[in-house]
Amino acid sequence: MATRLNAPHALRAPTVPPTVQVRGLRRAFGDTVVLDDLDLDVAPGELVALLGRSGSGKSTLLRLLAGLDAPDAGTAEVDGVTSVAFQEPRLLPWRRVAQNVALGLRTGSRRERDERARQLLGEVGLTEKADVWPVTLSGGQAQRASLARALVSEPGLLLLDEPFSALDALTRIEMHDLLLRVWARHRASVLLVTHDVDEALLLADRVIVLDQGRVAHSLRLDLPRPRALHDPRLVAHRATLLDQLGVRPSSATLTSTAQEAIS
Ligand SMILES: Nc1ncnc2c1ncn2[C@@H]1O[C@H](COP(=O)(O)OP(=O)(O)OP(=O)(O)O)[C@@H](O)[C@H]1O
Repeated sequence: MATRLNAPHALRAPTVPPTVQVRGLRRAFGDTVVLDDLDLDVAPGELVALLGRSGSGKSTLLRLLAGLDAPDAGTAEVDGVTSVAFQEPRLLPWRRVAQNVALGLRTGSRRERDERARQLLGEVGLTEKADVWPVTLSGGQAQRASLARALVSEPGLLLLDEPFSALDALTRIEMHDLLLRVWARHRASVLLVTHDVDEALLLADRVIVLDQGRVAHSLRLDLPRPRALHDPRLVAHRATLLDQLGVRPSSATLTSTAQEAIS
């Protein structure tokens, strides 16, 4: 039977301060205002998907939260350790897989770090690959290793920038399942940037649509996991999100249930 994964934050008191608190955030590059007076909270243990058209500022927001860039105005406060994983796994080719994962750790002896790295590789199903070179991994395996490296430091916040978009459809389904399992286990807050509306619907507690540097729409999904895309509630939410993104799908691209939900 499939495991039911529910949001860990649902168990916590509502008074717990947010893991991410963004207020009045502004970032411009020359005349291009990318983020404009943006406000955003992510609760402890919440999995938030960030959708938006290309160029809407998703990666810029992630970079600011990761401390890789500085805002022009406003604040982006993050409580606890932050880890980032990108679309491309960014493993160092001259280090073996376990050594790459251990790079996510700053404390402990070499042996302790190696043990912890192998433990995480076990969690993501890569025990057998600990001592190989990254170049020998498949795309999905490399992304698993990247996830292990992001998790090894037990971050309070995991920032994922389109981590599955380069993977084939079947591997992506496996990675969704893996992400939900490690998220439930580690209880980190997750901010997942994605172009894929269905990915957001399957995974997130909340979906945020970014448009012209602001939150254009925020959709809470109080639905148990695993979720099925043909669930009428998700079909209806899908239509809302596509509408918010300014996508007007032709009838050929919609399932019959989706058409029913929209009509
Ligand atoms: N360092 C930079 N210098 C100049 N312009 C930048 C810089 N970084 C981002 N931009 C611009 O900011 C805008 C938003 O970029 P960003 O990468 O945040 O968008 P995005 O929503 O992540 O896009 P995509 O979905 O295509 O990845 C774009 O117009 C981009 O050209």
